[in-house]
Amino acid sequence: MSEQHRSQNRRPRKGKKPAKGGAQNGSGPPQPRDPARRVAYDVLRAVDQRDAYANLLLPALLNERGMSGRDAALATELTYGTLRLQGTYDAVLEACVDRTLASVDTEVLPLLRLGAHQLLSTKVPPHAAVSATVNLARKVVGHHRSRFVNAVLRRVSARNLQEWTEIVAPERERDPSGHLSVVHSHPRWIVKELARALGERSGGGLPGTEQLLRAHNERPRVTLVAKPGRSTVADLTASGAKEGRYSPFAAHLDEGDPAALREVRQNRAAVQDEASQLVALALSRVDPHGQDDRWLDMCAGPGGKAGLLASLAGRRGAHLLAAELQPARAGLVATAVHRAPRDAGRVVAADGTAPPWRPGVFDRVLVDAPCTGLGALRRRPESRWRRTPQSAEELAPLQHDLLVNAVEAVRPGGVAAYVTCSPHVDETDAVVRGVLSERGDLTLLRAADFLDEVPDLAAGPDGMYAQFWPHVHGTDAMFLALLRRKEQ
Ligand SMILES: C[S@@+](CC[C@H](N)C(=O)[O-])C[C@H]1O[C@@H](n2cnc3c(N)ncnc32)[C@H](O)[C@@H]1O
Repeated sequence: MSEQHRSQNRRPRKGKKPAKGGAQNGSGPPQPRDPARRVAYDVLRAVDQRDAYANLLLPALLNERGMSGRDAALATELTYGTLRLQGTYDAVLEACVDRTLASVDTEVLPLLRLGAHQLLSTKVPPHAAVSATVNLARKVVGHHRSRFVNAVLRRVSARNLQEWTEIVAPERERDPSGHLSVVHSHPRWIVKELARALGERSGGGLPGTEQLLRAHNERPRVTLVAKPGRSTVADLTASGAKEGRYSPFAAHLDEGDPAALREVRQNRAAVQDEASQLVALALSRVDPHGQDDRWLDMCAGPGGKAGLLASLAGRRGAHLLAAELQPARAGLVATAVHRAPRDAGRVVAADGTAPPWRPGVFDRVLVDAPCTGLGALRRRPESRWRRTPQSAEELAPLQHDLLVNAVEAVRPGGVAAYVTCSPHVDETDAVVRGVLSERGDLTLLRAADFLDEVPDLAAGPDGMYAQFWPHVHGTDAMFLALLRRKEQ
């Protein structure tokens, strides 16, 4: 990182003066002189102003502007680094502007955050961080406002990150959630919900919660799934990946573009978090007490789990029906299940709460419900600022209805898996408990028993659920409950 930054800030060698207004490489439109910071700024602004997704927009802009190698790596670090610690930087900036941060122009705020990130979390020399950001400001918001950026960043540069957080964060003893919220850049309500999901109370200082928040701010490795019957982990490791931690199908890439791997390009492997693989695997491991032909994935888009389930089903001679509400996403599912062994996957665009299939006919059903995504904050750093304390409450009725329809779809003796990529108790235990309390025909299975290879998974009342954690397992915080429909 430091080398990358330094090279960015190195003066051009004598005789290699860049063209005025941007470096030219002979053809094509002029490039900005500092393309990495410009891309980072454009993404941060779009995330803020039009709710863009950084993980979609950043690669698109890098591609559009023909950026790769060092510039692309720097742009990526600046974008994600700024988004991850945005809450901390905002608290610092609040102390450095002579008005409220909310009243700062929306074009200017991303520049302040980008500058704060370079000053407080990278090895870019402070004068270079300020001058590069002010140069960018001059281009994108004009001379007048660039002077404001200069003044604020000079104040920020007077202290390091630790010195700032000691000033701007509430004391930990007095207000543990408030302290962790500022130091680790999460909205306070999310800190509280994560602490609740971990079973921690403020009085204990929230040590586990702090580890989790820290893990959310680390760059996650790219995890791949070798689709069973189509490729193996050995194929992926031969292409430079490292074997996964728990899943028999997982491999990690420390860096680089997954699409560079032949197996990924050929759809024989895909990007998929290890916990996602393992919850699908757990469902496939339950004894369905009888026939094992018909599997259903009720919320399949974009198709990560469906891709794996179709392969697992195909190898056993079973079939998977993958349903997804949104037709465009159903198209992605079709790609994910394409060429599963024995052509085991079928896709339908359908509403799981008003299903077109007959009830009681499936041996295994997965419902990977729409949720707040609080378990995937490592990979979607901006989403923590988008969700509200009401988000989980708003999703609860849909989650309930989907789970009811999932268990209705299962035949007696068969099994349903309820999965969320969120550990929020209102989306996990509360939903499962609600459905169990309404019906007498379900037995909750001990989910962690089906994933013996993963330590410290059992969670919830009597340890009946499985809960993955980024700081414990290095995965997303995925939740799994397994419910068997009772035989008469
Ligand atoms: C958490 S995502 C599923 C992720 C997917 N299982 C995977 O591994 O790639 C939830 C999906 O449910 C879909 N969905 C939302 N409401 C639905 C409904 N009523 N019926 C079916 N699918 C629905 C969403 O469009 C979204 O694609």
